[in-house]
Amino acid sequence: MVNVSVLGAAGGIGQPLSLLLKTNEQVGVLKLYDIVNVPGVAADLSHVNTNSTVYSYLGSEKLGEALEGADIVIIPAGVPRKPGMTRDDLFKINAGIVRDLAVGIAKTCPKAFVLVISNPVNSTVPIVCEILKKYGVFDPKRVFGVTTLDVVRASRFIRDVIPDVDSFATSVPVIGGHSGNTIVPLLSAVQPKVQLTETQIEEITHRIQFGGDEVVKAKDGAGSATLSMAYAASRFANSLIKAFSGALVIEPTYISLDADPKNASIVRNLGAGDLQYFAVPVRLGTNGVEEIVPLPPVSKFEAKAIEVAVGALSENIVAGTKFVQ
Ligand SMILES: NC(=O)c1ccc[n+]([C@@H]2O[C@H](COP(=O)([O-])OP(=O)(O)OC[C@H]3O[C@@H](n4cnc5c(N)ncnc54)[C@H](O)[C@@H]3O)[C@@H](O)[C@H]2O)c1
Ligand SMILES: O=C(O)C[C@H](O)C(=O)O
Repeated sequence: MVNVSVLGAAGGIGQPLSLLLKTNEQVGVLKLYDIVNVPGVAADLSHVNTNSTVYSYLGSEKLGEALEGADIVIIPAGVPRKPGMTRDDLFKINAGIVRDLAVGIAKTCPKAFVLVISNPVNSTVPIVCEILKKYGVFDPKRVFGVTTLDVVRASRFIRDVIPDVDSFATSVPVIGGHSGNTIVPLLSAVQPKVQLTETQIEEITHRIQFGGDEVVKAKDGAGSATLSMAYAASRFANSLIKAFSGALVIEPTYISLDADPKNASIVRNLGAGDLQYFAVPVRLGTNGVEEIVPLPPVSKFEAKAIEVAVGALSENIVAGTKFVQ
C-alpha cells in the first residue's frame, strides 16, 4: 500500500486529482493539505467506498503532519495563469510556495517521490531539487516535473487530425520543458507510426506547445487546465505506483539529468547541451527513475525546436536555482 500526500488539495487540480487517487486501490492513505477549504474536500472524498483512508490538514502548521509517512508527494499548490500571462509570470508567487513545501518534504519525508505540478515547472523543479540538496537529502531519481499533460495533449491532438488513430494507445515523446516553445514534441517518433504532412507537423507541434493557452483563454480569467491536468497527474502517479510492483512503465517527465548520467549523454547529444534539467521519457521503477529511455535521431524541424527550447529553458533553470542559492 502506498501513502500519498497532495499539497494544494482544495484547488482546481487538487480536488479532481484527489478523487482520481481515491479510486486507486494501491493507495492506502490519502492526505490532503491546503491553506483553505480542505476539511470539506476531505470529508466529501472520505465517503467514496474505496479502501484508502482520507485525512485533512489545514494551514501551514499542519504541513509536517500532512507529510508524515508519505511515499509520494504531489504538489499542485500555487496560483494559475490568467489570460495575457506566461507561466514565468507565476514565478513571483509560486517559487516561494514551492520552496516552503520542499523544506517540509526535506524535513519530514526526505525519501518521498516528489511530483511537481505548480508552474513554472521549468523553474519549480530546480527549486525543489536545490532545497533537497541544501538539506543533504537530494536524490535526482525521486523528483519529477509532471509534463504528462503535454503527452496527453499530443496523442489527443494527433487524433483530432487523423480520426482513425487510437489516441489512448498512441505514444508521443515530448521533451524539453513545460512552457510554450520549451515543449518539444517528437512527432517523428510517434508510436505506432503516423503519416503527417509538413503542415500538419507544424500545426500540431504549435498546438501542443500552446495547448495550455487554449484553456486559459476559454476559462477567461477563471484559471487554467484543471481536469485534464488532474487526469494527467493521476496517470503519472498510477504509473509510478505500478512501477513499484515491478511493471515496466515509461513516462516522460522533467527531471535532473543526474538521475541517469549514462543515458543523459544521448539527450545532450540531441541538443540539450549542458542543461541540468530536461523532460525525457523515463523508465520508472522502485527507486523512481530507472533509466532515461534512449531517443531516436530527431528530424531537422525537431532539432531546430530543441535549439529554441534550450535557450528559454536555460534561463528558467537559472532563475529557479538562484532563487534558492
Ligand atoms: N504541470 C502542468 O502541466 C500544469 C497544468 C495545469 C496547471 N498547473 C499549475 O498548477 C498550479 C495549480 O493550479 P490550480 O488550477 O489547481 O490552481 P487553484 O488556484 O485552483 O488551486 C491552487 C491551490 O493551492 C492552494 N495553495 C496556495 N498556496 C498554498 C500553500 N502555501 N500551501 C498549500 N496550498 C496552497 C490554494 O489554496 C488552492 O487551493 C498552478 O501553478 C498552475 O499553473 C500545472
Ligand atoms: O497553461 C497553464 O498555465 C497551465 C498548464 O501549464 C497547462 O499546460 O495547461
